[in-house]
Amino acid sequence: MPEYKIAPSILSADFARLGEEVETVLSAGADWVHFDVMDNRYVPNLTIGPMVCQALREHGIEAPIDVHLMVEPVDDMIRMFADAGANYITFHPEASRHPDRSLQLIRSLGCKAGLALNPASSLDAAKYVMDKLDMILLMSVNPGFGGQKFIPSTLAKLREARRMIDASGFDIRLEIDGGVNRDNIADIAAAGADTFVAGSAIFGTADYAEAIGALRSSLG
Ligand SMILES: O=C(CO)[C@@H](O)[C@H](O)COP(=O)(O)O
Ligand SMILES: [Fe+2]
Repeated sequence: MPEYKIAPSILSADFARLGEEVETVLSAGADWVHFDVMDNRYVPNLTIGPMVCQALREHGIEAPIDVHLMVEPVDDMIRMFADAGANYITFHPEASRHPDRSLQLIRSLGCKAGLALNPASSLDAAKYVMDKLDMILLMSVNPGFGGQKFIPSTLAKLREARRMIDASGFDIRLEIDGGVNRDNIADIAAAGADTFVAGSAIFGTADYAEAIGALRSSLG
């Protein structure tokens, strides 16, 4: 069985109490912290930057921080988030003029490198950079907002991405992001995902441990 990781998206957390929210969700059994960065240019929303990532580290958060960049351009943000304590840094290929170079930049700064693909984007963007990838993130909603509905065609895309990863022989995680919940996570895992972002399905409930437990038990 793959080593599944559950990564709550802090986009749905209470930003007024962010440190406490992150502590609570990690004690409730989360593996990673999914950190959505939006610039009101690449996506029509604006969220948080490297200072908040650094503040979480200074607050004592030691879990892996999985930074999902929805910004353009990406290279300055990659440098700033690597400095701020990110572990994974994932960007959308169309937001970088030279995605291959941006992937190399992430690894050169000691972080794991990921490529994020929107629902309508082909897997081709990953095809020739498999050797430079630690993660492929498939968006199962259009980027910009939490709380949207999972787009079902992503299941076929996950199966195709899983085949590509297995055929490559590289150690690449396959992350799904958007609309993941206790009712669809088993199908998503069966299609090949091993890393699950969930925002509203966790932070939208009163009991994070129950929510994470339900996601995990659906994984079998
Ligand atoms: O990157 C994004 C949205 O752009 C995600 O990480 C969402 O924040 C996930 O939230 P839910 O769909 O699970 O509520
Ligand atoms: Fe995300």
